[in-house]
Amino acid sequence: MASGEEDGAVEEKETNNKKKRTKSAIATAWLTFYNIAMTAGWLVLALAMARYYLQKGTHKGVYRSIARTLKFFQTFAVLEVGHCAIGIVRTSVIVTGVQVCSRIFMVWFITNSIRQVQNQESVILFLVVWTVTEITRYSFYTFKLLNHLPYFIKWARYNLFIVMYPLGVIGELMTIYAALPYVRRSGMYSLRLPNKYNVSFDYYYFLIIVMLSYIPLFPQLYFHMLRQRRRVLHGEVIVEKDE
Ligand SMILES: CCCCCCCCCCCCC[C@@H](O)CC(=O)SCCNC(=O)CCNC(=O)[C@H](O)C(C)(C)COP(=O)(O)OP(=O)(O)OC[C@H]1O[C@@H](n2cnc3c(N)ncnc32)[C@H](O)[C@@H]1OP(=O)(O)O
Repeated sequence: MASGEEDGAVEEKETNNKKKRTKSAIATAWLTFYNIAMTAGWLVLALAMARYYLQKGTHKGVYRSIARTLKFFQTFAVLEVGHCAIGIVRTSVIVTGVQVCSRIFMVWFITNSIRQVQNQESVILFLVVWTVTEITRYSFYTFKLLNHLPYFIKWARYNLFIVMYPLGVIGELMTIYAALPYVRRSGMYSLRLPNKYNVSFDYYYFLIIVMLSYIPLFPQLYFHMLRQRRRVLHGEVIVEKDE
């Protein structure tokens, strides 16, 4: 190769490396901001729930008192699907998508829409479980990005889920189950024939399908986390299938 061509190739490589470094610095700065904001959001939720319970002495009304903050921060988590899609975090879009969609569905289309379930104990169960999980998870990412990760946070991130995930699922499924009679009675979000679109949709049966979909989907999330646990805590090399 002539020396001029070699120089050109070296220069191009350097420019590309510089671009990559700038991109990764921007991504790291964004992720640090995002994770700090999410840790703070879930901490605010934890404190608000604890304060409400201590002041009123009942779980009734807890959901109403934190509904706006919960909707905001859980909806904000949609960005996580974007993070995977653009490749700034090494996670499957599908795994993250299923996790985020199921949470957003629970918040907006069950708990927020069906007032009658808001005071169920199962709502408190999944709220407490989500809160503990997310404070741990986002603080784990934050400390990791800052290169100051305390071992107990890493331990909590990759151990608590073993119990928290099933508990969260139980809370979510019990809440959807409790919603069924109200959905059937009210006919909410349903479309009956005849109508001008000539389509029918029954939210009641849709909810039953959602509940059944936990059977194939939840084990995939759980086993994904068990694989992550083995990789991070025990240093196993895991060859992930293309998810
Ligand atoms: C329309 C109707 C839809 C209905 C759908 C019905 C579906 C039903 C099934 C779903 C059941 C879900 C139930 C659920 O809601 C219940 C609960 O959540 S209960 C609470 C307990 N839950 C948990 O503990 C799990 C929490 N969830 C997660 O952890 C994530 O969502 C998950 C995607 C599962 C995590 O997987 P991930 O692959 O991201 O694991 P890691 O944390 O180890 O991360 C991998 C690497 O990526 C880096 N990373 C990821 N995110 C970030 C970030 N925000 N900032 C910086 N870095 C990030 C991470 O550091 C790892 O890096 P490295 O590879 O270097 O180690």
